[in-house]
Amino acid sequence: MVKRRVHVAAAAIISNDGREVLLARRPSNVDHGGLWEFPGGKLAPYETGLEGLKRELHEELGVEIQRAQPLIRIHHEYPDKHILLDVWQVHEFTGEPFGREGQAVRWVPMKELVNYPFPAANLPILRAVMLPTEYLITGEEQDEARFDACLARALTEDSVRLVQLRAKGLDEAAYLARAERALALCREHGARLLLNADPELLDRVDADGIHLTSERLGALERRPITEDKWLSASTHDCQQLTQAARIGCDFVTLSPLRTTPSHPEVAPMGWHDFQQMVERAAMPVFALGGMTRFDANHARAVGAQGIASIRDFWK
Ligand SMILES: Nc1nc2c([nH]c(=O)n2[C@@H]2O[C@H](COP(=O)(O)OP(=O)(O)OP(=O)(O)O)[C@@H](O)[C@H]2O)c(=O)[nH]1
Ligand SMILES: [Mg+2]
Repeated sequence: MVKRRVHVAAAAIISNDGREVLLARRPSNVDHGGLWEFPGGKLAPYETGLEGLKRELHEELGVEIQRAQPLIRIHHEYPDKHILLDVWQVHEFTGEPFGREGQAVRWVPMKELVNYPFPAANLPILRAVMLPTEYLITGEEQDEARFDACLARALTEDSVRLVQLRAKGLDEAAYLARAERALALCREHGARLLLNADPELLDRVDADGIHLTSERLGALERRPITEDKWLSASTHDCQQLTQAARIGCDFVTLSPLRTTPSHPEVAPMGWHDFQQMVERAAMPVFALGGMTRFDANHARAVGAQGIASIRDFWK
């Protein structure tokens, strides 16, 4: 049997305070009936993703989209069809959403999303909805007071909400001490902290997750930490992206997009190759390598979650 290919546009409509997302429940008599979903539906043959999304949200919820941005694209294989889920983050809309087709519609707090039953293709969407567009990687810093000042500045002035503690120069004791202080600072600002370290360190510091170097990623057979923590990894090619998916990473960085002073010897992949790899990644991808916040919109436009950077945030 030749499987149908179905292109679906769906919306992550996030409340103004960023705390809730709008879900709809699929009627019990259709495909994946009774499960929750991001509102949307199949594109007509003549429609672009955004055109289809506008039509579907009008039909299903009675709202008009004013401003939307790509969030993530997922290719998923169901037993009877290939599906491309083209998910948009809706920033502005008019009208009061309600279930025009009789379906239940509900604003759901981000923290409760994990308790809702979704179709199998949706896991990467949940991750993308919960992640910010910027991922700060801490700079190599000798002085602890300066480290604290740089991190505090990025959390307050740049409103960074996702931090990777990278400190290759520190021994374990010094790393743990820095991690405790970084965690306290991150908690104060509602930011998440991932340790770029041996996954076992999570038993000693109650951080939000682990970031794997590509070397650690390559050595793992399975996910090294529980599902309630975040797992990210550094990747540089398709093979590493596949490995990240295999062990159940929640998201990755993909680099180097541009040449950087820190890795002058590595050839940059550029936007075109980056986009091709992101399209197949099936999880949120942060562009890394010479990126600044001014690249975030472009990164989104080619399918990435956003940008990761040391230099743009570490001042
Ligand atoms: N809208 C939406 N569809 C999803 C999600 N996840 C997911 O696997 N799908 C699948 O994508 C397809 C979307 O089709 P749909 O039933 O919404 O299409 P539609 O609104 O055009 O309905 P219609 O074909 O009955 O007119 C379904 O097979 C559905 O199960 C999701 O989060 N939102
Ligand atoms: Mg629909």
